[in-house]
Amino acid sequence: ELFTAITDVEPLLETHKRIIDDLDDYLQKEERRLFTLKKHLNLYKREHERAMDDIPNYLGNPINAFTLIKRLTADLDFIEDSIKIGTEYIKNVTMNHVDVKYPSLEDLTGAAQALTRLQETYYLNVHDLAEGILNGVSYSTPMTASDCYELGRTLYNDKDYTNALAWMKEALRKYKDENVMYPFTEVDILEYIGFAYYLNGDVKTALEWTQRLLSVDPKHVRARGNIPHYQKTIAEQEAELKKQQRGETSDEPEEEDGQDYELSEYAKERKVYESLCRGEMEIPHEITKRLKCWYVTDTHPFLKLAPIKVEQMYVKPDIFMFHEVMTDDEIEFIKKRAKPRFKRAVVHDPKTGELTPAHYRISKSSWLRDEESPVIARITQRVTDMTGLSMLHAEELQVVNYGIGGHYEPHFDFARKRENPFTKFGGNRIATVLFYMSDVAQGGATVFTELGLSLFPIKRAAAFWLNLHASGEGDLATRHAACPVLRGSKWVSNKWIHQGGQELLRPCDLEYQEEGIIRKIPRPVPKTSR
Ligand SMILES: O=C(O)CCC(=O)C(=O)O
Ligand SMILES: [Fe+2]
Repeated sequence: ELFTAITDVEPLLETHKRIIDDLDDYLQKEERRLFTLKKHLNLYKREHERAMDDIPNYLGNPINAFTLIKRLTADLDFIEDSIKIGTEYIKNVTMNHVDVKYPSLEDLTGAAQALTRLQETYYLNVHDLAEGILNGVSYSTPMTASDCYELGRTLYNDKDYTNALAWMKEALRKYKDENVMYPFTEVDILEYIGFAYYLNGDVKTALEWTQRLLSVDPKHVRARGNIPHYQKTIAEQEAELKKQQRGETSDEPEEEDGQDYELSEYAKERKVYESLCRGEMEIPHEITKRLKCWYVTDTHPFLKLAPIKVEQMYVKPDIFMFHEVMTDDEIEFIKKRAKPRFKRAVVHDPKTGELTPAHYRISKSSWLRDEESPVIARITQRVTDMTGLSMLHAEELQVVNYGIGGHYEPHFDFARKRENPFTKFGGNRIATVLFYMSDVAQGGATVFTELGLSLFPIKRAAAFWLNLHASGEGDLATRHAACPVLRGSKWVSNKWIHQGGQELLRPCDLEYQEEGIIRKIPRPVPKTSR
């Protein structure tokens, strides 16, 4: 779970440094040892040449005779010991300190999944990524054949054969260029590629790659065993296809069931989500022409001197951005307080009623209470100044950090009926204030999938919207998500405000929402007596 936030990856740099020191020390010793061995080798070679030039003359010299014998006795012992020491060094370099953190194989899988998520969301090209290029500019050190191979292998083991294939092909290309000794060979890469094609259902291509493998290693046992199996499968598939073409198939066409429908709705939303993350969608002119900016000066006397800058980002539902509502000092204070209490973010599982980590929400978070510091209490007061809402039943401040690939898929902040309706907090979450505590170098937008709106994080600003209609019904148009972080680290904090305490500030209206349509219930018209 190390990969869920940048703060958790930081300690790995200490581990990394330890490995550097160990390896450095080992190599220095090794280099000295090898330097000495090489000197011996050169001496042996030189003396051998001289001897071969004129053997009787060479051996007729008693000094030469002596040194020859010495080279084959004492010197040889030294050389043998020196070689043995080499293996001892290797044994002594543990690289396995107990006082620093080591990532696990699960972490490797998590990091590979994050990379895949970024690649898919932001249309990253595997070849460019392998070269360390992002959108035409340098992004990282180019990856080696081994980097690509390990990534491919991790994805293969995670059953993501399509992405495994892309990385294995990069590994193959690089392997041929690099000419470095690796614990795997070209044949291993070819085997992964062949098998990944097979498991992806493309048996023909699997057969082609397996044949290519056999051209490199004709004795490869597994590959030779797979060939007849692939050929048989292809023949069967072709026969089945012919049967279908002749209309002999008895298979009923698959019926569309509810599950398929839900799946395609999910896929549609996903498309919108990803395109919003890439910043591709523009909000319609009817909306933009109604957007304004203004100053809030009347909710607190201080605001006369330092008004809050408000920018309207959307109309109906109204979404606002408040600018410069946290100071850098406050942000640093909050981060420092939140970090030691960070836990992997959990979501409410409606089936079991339990809080569990989920692949669709990857971040670390913790909660800060007003009572623990005047700084936190001041932020809560500011939320009232910004929104005019009561903090009587607001939740504590939730601080969130997303690492690379960290995200939160489309969701509502309010609880739907079948979920826990936050009764203990005085009603449902009427409003959200989302403070941005960092800029994000690339990615990490907050996006509204029903509105086509992307908010890119601006440090010290806060987004604000109401989650409920005036009737108290959840506003389905507020569905939103946090896009994966492509570069940098994203810090936000949430202040969720509940219905309790707002009765006089925001009177309920007789409207409700059903299937996304807002229906107004006409208020009884008071009889006017003139
Ligand atoms: O981080 C973001 O941009 C949005 C976070 C969010 O929607 C949430 O935590 O409920
Ligand atoms: Fe949210």
